[in-house]
Amino acid sequence: MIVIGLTGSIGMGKSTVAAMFRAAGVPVFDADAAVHELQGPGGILLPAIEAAFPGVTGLKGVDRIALGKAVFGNRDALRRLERIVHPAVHAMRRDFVRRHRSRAILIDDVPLLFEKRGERRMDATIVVSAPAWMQRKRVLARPGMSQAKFTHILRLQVPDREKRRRADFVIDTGTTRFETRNQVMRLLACLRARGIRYCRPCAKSSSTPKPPA
Ligand SMILES: CC(C)(COP(=O)(O)OP(=O)(O)OC[C@H]1O[C@@H](n2cnc3c(N)ncnc32)[C@H](O)[C@@H]1O)[C@@H](O)C(=O)NCCC(=O)NCCS
Ligand SMILES: Nc1ncnc2c1ncn2[C@@H]1O[C@H](COP(=O)(O)OP(=O)(O)OP(=O)(O)O)[C@@H](O)[C@H]1O
Repeated sequence: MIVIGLTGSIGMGKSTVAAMFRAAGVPVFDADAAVHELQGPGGILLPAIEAAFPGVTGLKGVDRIALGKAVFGNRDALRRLERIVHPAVHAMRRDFVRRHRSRAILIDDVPLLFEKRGERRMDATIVVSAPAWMQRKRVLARPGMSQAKFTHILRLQVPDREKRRRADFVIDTGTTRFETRNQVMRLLACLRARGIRYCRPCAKSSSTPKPPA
């Protein structure tokens, strides 16, 4: 079995690309979805989060906007939250890998793969990437997002250029979904037919459109 880490900075299209792998029949562990489950209604982390950040949980689970306000902008608070959340996510990941151990390829979709040195436990890594102007446009269109919050989150993340440098494979989302899906299918076909070592050289080029004038 090979486990491939899938990552990308905020708004780069990681969830969209993960869905493309899943639609192609590859099991995908979604760390973000795991966090949502752990923090959702009845989630097992609610008591610990409420104790550390009073007032941010309720019947619907964690109020993510309120918790985001408490941690984005305060590194100590963010570290405290990560110490609660990350071990539980790792346990869910281990369980997922165990359940799918008969499969040839697994995708591990991890937003903070390089930030938390998770690449060390992967057989290979994929970074999804788009031009910075497109990333900004996508992210600022989200409800509850502001330029200040976006800038802050970007500072917490390994820069896109560095992620691309470190990745084994880059998937370009600065193009049409059709072309992105083609990249996913080409990579998958190569991995299935030839294995990681022989697919690496073909995988780092990308062509993206220029920003609007
Ligand atoms: C603070 C929370 C509740 C805010 O939730 P919200 O739905 O508003 O934002 P979302 O989770 O979509 O994150 C927005 C962006 O911030 C990034 N981000 C989230 N947590 C972190 C972090 N600890 N460090 C750096 N970037 C982060 C995400 O990758 C994403 O690009 C949530 O992000 C959280 O619980 N974070 C801590 C757990 C964590 O580290 N999750 C990410 C990896 S599993
Ligand atoms: N070719 C493309 N490939 C992927 N996403 C695209 C493409 N074209 C447009 N998009 C859009 O870009 C946005 C990317 O959002 P997505 O949730 O996939 O990003 P993400 O990297 O998972 O974000 P975050 O890390 O903040 O959770 C979506 O609205 C998606 O529809």
